[in-house]
Amino acid sequence: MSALHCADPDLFSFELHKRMHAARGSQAAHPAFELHVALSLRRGDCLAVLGASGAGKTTLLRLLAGLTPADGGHIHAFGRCWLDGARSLALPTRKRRIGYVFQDYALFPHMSVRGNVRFALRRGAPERLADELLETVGLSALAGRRPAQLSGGQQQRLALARAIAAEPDLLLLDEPLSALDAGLRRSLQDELIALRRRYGLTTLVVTHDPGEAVRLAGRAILLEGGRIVADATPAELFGGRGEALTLGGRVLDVEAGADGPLYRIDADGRTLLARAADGAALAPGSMVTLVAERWTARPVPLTPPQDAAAPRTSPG
Ligand SMILES: Nc1ncnc2c1ncn2[C@@H]1O[C@H](COP(=O)(O)OP(=O)(O)OP(=O)(O)O)[C@@H](O)[C@H]1O
Repeated sequence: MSALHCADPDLFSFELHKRMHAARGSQAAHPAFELHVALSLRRGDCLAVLGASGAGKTTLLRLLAGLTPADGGHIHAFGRCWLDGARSLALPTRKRRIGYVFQDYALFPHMSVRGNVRFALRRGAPERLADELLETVGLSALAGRRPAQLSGGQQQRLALARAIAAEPDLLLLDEPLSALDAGLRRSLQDELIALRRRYGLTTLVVTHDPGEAVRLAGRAILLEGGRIVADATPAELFGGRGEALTLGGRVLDVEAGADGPLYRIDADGRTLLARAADGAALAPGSMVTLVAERWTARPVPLTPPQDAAAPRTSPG
């Protein structure tokens, strides 16, 4: 067995340590920031990564991507070893089979929209995959444009299509929809749910939006000072909801969501996407009552700080 092979082909698990010093090369006794995180996910899980500014969310994604070198730990990714600190093994980013969308999109400015996606295709992948992805994210008509000729929302769609074109084992999304207005955000969330379902993508998504975490992810962690202080479902994490509004509606159609069916509902002429609170199976045409809830501004940790040395597995 090669040193690059690790046991379970459906498991993504890691334990990462990183000390950040205020100045590059500084060896001060006390680092400005220290991250210590361990976690296990199953293939296809979607994990929301939450936490205040400076909690370590971007650092965690960069460590997983290999864009920031870890000081120690390991990453076992679907039967392969990306990082083994004990053996000084660290696969470079390009060999980790990740797709990532960071806040600045990092699109290639000199390439067309189609060129950006084609460039990301794996060797031997059919070129029509690029066109399929552009269609999925609604950019077919703009395929010949340059990124600079796209709106912010269109650039985010392109970044997403490009990340998925590489057929990644792991999708890393750092506030991928943050620059969008509520309507566009909703429709891109729908696209993301559909793309994750179609390609069976294991995903980590950094978000500050409780509703987005609930819609996209089956599990969420809350980071504080570089450590996991809560690990639960997003709905559990955002406790203290206050009931605000009740209205009637009718189910238009059903689609699969990250953790159960999502119902597209017509409510007084507005189309909403909702989940059945009691897990009931609803058919198109069913009449329903919608209860709108106001989320608390800050997530409430339900569990004591997790021992980072003891990763747990969740069906997520
Ligand atoms: N290159 C770096 N050198 C030194 N310290 C850094 C570096 N990058 C980040 N840090 C520090 O690491 C800590 C975590 O930063 P990180 O960007 O991961 O936070 P975050 O949770 O993503 O925050 P935000 O929500 O504001 O993006 C912060 O204290 C930050 O100042």
